[in-house]
Amino acid sequence: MEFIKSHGLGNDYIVFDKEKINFPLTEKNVRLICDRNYGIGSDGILILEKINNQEFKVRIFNPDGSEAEKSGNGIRILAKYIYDYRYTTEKEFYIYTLGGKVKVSIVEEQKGRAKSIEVEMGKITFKSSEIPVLGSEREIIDEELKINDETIKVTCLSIGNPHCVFFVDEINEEKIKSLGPKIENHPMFPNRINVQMVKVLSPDKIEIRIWERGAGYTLASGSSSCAAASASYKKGLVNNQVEVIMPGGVLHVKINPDWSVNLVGPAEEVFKGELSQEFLFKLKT
Ligand SMILES: N[C@@H](CCC[C@H](N)C(=O)O)C(=O)O
Repeated sequence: MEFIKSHGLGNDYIVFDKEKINFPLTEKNVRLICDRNYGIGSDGILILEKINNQEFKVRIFNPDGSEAEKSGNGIRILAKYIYDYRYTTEKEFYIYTLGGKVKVSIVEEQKGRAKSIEVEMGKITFKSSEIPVLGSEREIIDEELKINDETIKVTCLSIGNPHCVFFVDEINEEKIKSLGPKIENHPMFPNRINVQMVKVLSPDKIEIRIWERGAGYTLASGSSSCAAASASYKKGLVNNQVEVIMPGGVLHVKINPDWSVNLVGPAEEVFKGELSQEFLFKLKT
């Protein structure tokens, strides 16, 4: 059973071809495969399904076994896999996710392999029912959220998957690691939520830290970059083209007048592997 492992700025995913999978995709198996000690280890799993030369489908799993609607790094990684392994020779194609159809373009390649990929990630919504956030229908902009004894102001949105953004004067890694899980699992968010701490550096540049739903602290996140840039733009703090700085590197986000968002960044393959017979046996029993 073959797989590849790639990363987008340190946010790593294992890619399997649906046709070749010979074990059940249960929560237990996803957790085991993503486990960094007992499995391959990753921030998630991508399952590729080919529809035709221009259309593909992906299922995105978090390391806790839950299924995500969208992933910016995951989509770039998958697009690279599709292109590098010649599932298509097109440089532009579509990928269906649970969070909607996205268009990908290979914008830079090296020796026939994709290096930089642009993703039309879909439209942002700040509407509470579409994120979802409990309570009456409203846009969640700078709304107070009580976490134990602390109250923070949050801006929430969906780009297919849900995000909760809060702004700070100084980035604090310990704070995102302690607040992240509390916000992710806050009763206001029935589907849980991804969390971003944002420091605006200039009208074109923000720095963020990420706590991912179902994955925890990660070095980078594509959908989080789109969310953080869009929340900053909505609040009038940045222009519509933003460089998003994360511990793993930089992604470029463009917010269009209809609130559709483009994401550009790299993806890199690390290795190709094969599951051992004994590991496969574990996955089958
Ligand atoms: N790393 C991703 C986001 C993956 C999904 C997320 N954890 C969720 O549950 O929505 C990205 O690059 O966007």
